[in-house]
Amino acid sequence: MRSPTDPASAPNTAGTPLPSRDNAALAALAPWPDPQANKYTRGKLSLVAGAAAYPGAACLAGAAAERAGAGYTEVFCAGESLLAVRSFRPSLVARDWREWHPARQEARCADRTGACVIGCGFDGDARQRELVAETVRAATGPVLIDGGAIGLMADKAGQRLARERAERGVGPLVLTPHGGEAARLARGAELEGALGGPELAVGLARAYRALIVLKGPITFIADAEGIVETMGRGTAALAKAGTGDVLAGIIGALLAQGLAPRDAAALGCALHAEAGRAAAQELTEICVSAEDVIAALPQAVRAIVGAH
Ligand SMILES: NC(=O)C1=CN([C@@H]2O[C@H](COP(=O)(O)OP(=O)(O)OC[C@H]3O[C@@H](n4cnc5c(N)ncnc54)[C@H](O)[C@@H]3O)[C@@H](O)[C@H]2O)[C@@H](O)CC1
Ligand SMILES: Nc1ncnc2c1ncn2[C@@H]1O[C@H](COP(=O)(O)OP(=O)(O)O)[C@@H](O)[C@H]1O
Repeated sequence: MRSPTDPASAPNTAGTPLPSRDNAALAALAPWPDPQANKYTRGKLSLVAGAAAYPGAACLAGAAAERAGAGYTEVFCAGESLLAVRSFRPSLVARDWREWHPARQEARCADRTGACVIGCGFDGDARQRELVAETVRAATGPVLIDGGAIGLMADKAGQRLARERAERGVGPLVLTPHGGEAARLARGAELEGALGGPELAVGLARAYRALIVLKGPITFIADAEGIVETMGRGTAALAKAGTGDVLAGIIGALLAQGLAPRDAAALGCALHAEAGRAAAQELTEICVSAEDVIAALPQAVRAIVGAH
């Protein structure tokens, strides 16, 4: 069922922010598993994340993806990060990122849904630059770029990669910058003027031909057609290291389960914000950390999507 606040049924408002979707519209998107489901049919998420300096980002995004319903979450990380990922959460399938070959990977599971999240815990070395370029070029399913991989896209070469991918018409590209990363993307694409908020999100969406999730106290979700949704139900409790990695894992899991990019972003941001609020309710806005947001995801699912 579509509600009047579901932008999917709204006219193209070209840059005028639309309000957040209501819970009824979001609930209609929930990826409840089919009774006949197996772990592969529920969506496989390939998470390319966790440089030696930042294994925690891979752990957080991977755990959040599992909580958000991905049936199989495979983490491709630096060799030095493997032990941290495996010890943090044994259900994550951890591999060295030298084994990440997006084209080969997808050929093995052409009959299944899936998505790739790349960049949580990247710090921008040459190997990571190659991983990002290869993924944008070769992955045919949805690709979400987050964290340090955003900086690696923030130049003319990155912009060209993104636009060529859009022209090929393969899986969609989603970028989830915070304010600092968005400024880098804007400089890289030589966007004119001091854009902010919704205008910046639309400008980036058009420049990179991608869905942009511009994160902050209010998050703007914009596509290249100029449709912008706002998401303002979060809490300052979320202003803590690692909560962006959690959001990337949630949206990636929803993409892997077959949601369209704008739907995955809208539901993902709403669940993330609601989980932050639920955690703050229990722990105070001061004490919440990214792990607590993951732990509160079941409460957020119940609050927004309801029981099944
Ligand atoms: N436990 C972990 O392993 C963690 C790893 N992380 C990873 O660390 C890497 C670097 O990410 P960072 O964001 O720390 O560093 P970045 O260097 O990408 O961005 C931080 C810079 O951007 C500026 N900035 C401007 N607006 C901002 C905004 N709205 N929010 C945040 N910063 C803003 C800051 O002042 C700062 O100079 C990423 O790959 C990320 O995924 C972080 O997510 C934190 C947790
Ligand atoms: N003051 C705030 N109010 C609501 N949400 C916030 C606030 N500050 C940050 N957030 C949310 O927290 C997350 C932070 O993401 P990010 O900066 O990428 O963190 P990290 O890189 O440490 O993982 C985003 O989803 C953002 O919308």
